[in-house]
Amino acid sequence: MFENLKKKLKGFFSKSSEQIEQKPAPALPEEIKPQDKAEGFAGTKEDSSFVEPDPQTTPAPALPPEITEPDETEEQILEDVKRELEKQGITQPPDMPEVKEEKIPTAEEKAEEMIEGPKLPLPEDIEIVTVEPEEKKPPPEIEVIKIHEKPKEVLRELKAEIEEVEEKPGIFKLFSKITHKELGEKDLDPILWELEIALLENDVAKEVAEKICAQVKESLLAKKAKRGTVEEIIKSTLKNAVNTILSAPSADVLDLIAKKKEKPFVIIFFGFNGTGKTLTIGKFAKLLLDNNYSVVMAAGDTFRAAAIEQLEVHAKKLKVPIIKQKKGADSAAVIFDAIKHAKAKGIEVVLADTAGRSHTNINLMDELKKIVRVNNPDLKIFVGDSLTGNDAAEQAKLFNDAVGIDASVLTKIDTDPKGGACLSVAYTTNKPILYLGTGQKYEDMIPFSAKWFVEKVF
Ligand SMILES: Nc1nc2c(ncn2[C@@H]2O[C@H](COP(=O)(O)OP(=O)(O)OP(=O)(O)O)[C@@H](O)[C@H]2O)c(=O)[nH]1
Repeated sequence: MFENLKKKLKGFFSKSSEQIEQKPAPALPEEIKPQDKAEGFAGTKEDSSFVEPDPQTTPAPALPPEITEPDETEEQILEDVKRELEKQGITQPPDMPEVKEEKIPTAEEKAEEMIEGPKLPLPEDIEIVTVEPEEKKPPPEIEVIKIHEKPKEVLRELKAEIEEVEEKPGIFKLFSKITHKELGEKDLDPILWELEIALLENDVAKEVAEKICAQVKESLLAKKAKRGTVEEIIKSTLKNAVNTILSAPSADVLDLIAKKKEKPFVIIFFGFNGTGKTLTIGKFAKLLLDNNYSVVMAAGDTFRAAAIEQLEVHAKKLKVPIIKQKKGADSAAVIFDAIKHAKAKGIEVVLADTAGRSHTNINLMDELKKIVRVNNPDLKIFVGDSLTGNDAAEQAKLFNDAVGIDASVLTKIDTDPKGGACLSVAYTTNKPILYLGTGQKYEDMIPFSAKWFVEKVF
C-alpha cells in the first residue's frame, strides 16, 4: 500500500548518504585508456581479432549511460509523501503515534492542585449529586439541676457519671467529685447523701449508714474543711466512725478461755441454717486444739438429723469427742450432757451447735433461750453469712434480742467483695466481731480487725 512512499523515502535516504560521504568515483585501471574502453567493446590488442580503429573514421564509442537521481529537495520529498498519503485518504502516517498536545497547567491550576490534590478523572457513569447543606438547628436547651434540691435518682445518676470517669475502688471514688468544691453546710447534704448511698450499696445497714454520715458531717463542720482537704477529712472521719463501731468491746477467745479457772469454758453458736455454723465449730475446734486445749462437741441442732451427722463428720476428722442424741431430742439437754461429760473428763472447752431453722420462728427463739438459761454459756457467738449483707444484720439483731449474743463470726468473707455486713452486724449488736471465715478448710478463719475491714471496704 505504501510501496511508492517507501521507494521515495529509500531514494531520499540513499541520495542523502551519497551526498554526505562524497565518495570519489573509483579510478580506472591505467592500461585502460579512454579509447581502450571503446576497444574493450571490440577486443584487446592481444586479441587476434583486434583491429586498431581509425580515429578519423571510427566514431568515439558511447560511454555507459550515467545514472542520475532526481535532484529532489527534502521539502519536495515530504511534499510528495504528503500528496501520496492524501491520495490514499490518509492524513496521518499510520505507524507514527498520535501526538497529543500536552496541556500546560496555569499557575492558578497548579496552586489549586496543591491545595485540593490532583483531579482524578471521574468514571462516566458517576452521577454527581449536589447536597444541599442541612439547616442548622439551635442547640438543645440544657436543664440546670440544683443537686441539693433534687431527689435520690439525680444523685444516683451523678454518681454513675463519676464512676464512669473514676476508677477509684470502694466508697472513696465519690470524693473525687467533691475535692474541688468549697465546703460549706450547703454542699454537705448532697455529699453525705451520696456517701450514705455508697454505704448502702456496700451492704451497710441503713441505720449504720445514717449514723456514720452523721458522724462525718459533725466532723467536717467542726473542722471547716478547705478546698482540697475535703477528701482526706472525710476519709479519716469515716475511718474513725467505722473503727468506733467495729472496735466495740473487744474480745480474744483464747484469752477468755485462759482466764476462766473453772473449766469447761462453754461456747454456744447461734445462727440461721446454712450460714456456716457447723463448719465454724470445726474451725474453732481446730484453733483450740492448735492452742493445746481439749475440746468436746455438742450436737445441739436436734431439729435436723443431717445437722447431727454433719457435726459428727467434723468431730471425727478432728478426733474430738461428740455428745449427740436422736433427732428431735431436747437441745438444751444435749448441751447439758456435753458440759457434764467435759467436767467428768477434764475437757477444757465445750463447743455447742444449735438449730437455726428460721430466725423468725418464735419456737426456735424460745428453744434457744432455754438452752442459754439451762447451760449458762461463757460465750454466745452469732454466726452470720457476710454474703447476705443487710440480712446478716437483721438476723444478728434477732438472735441478740433473744439470747443476748457476746460476739459474732462472719463467714464466707472470701466470696464477699463488699464487706458491709461486718459493719452492720457490729453496729446492730454493738458486740465485737471475733473472726472471719475465709474459706472451707479448718484453717480458713482469721481474727477480725477494724483496720483490715477499713482497708478492704475503703
Ligand atoms: N467459702 C466459704 N464457705 C463457707 C465458709 N463457712 C462455711 N462455708 C460453707 O457454707 C456451707 C454451709 O456451711 P455449714 O457449716 O453446713 O452451715 P450451717 O450453718 O451449719 O448450716 P446447716 O448445717 O444447714 O445448719 C458449707 O458448704 C460450708 O462449706 C467460709 O468461710 N467460706
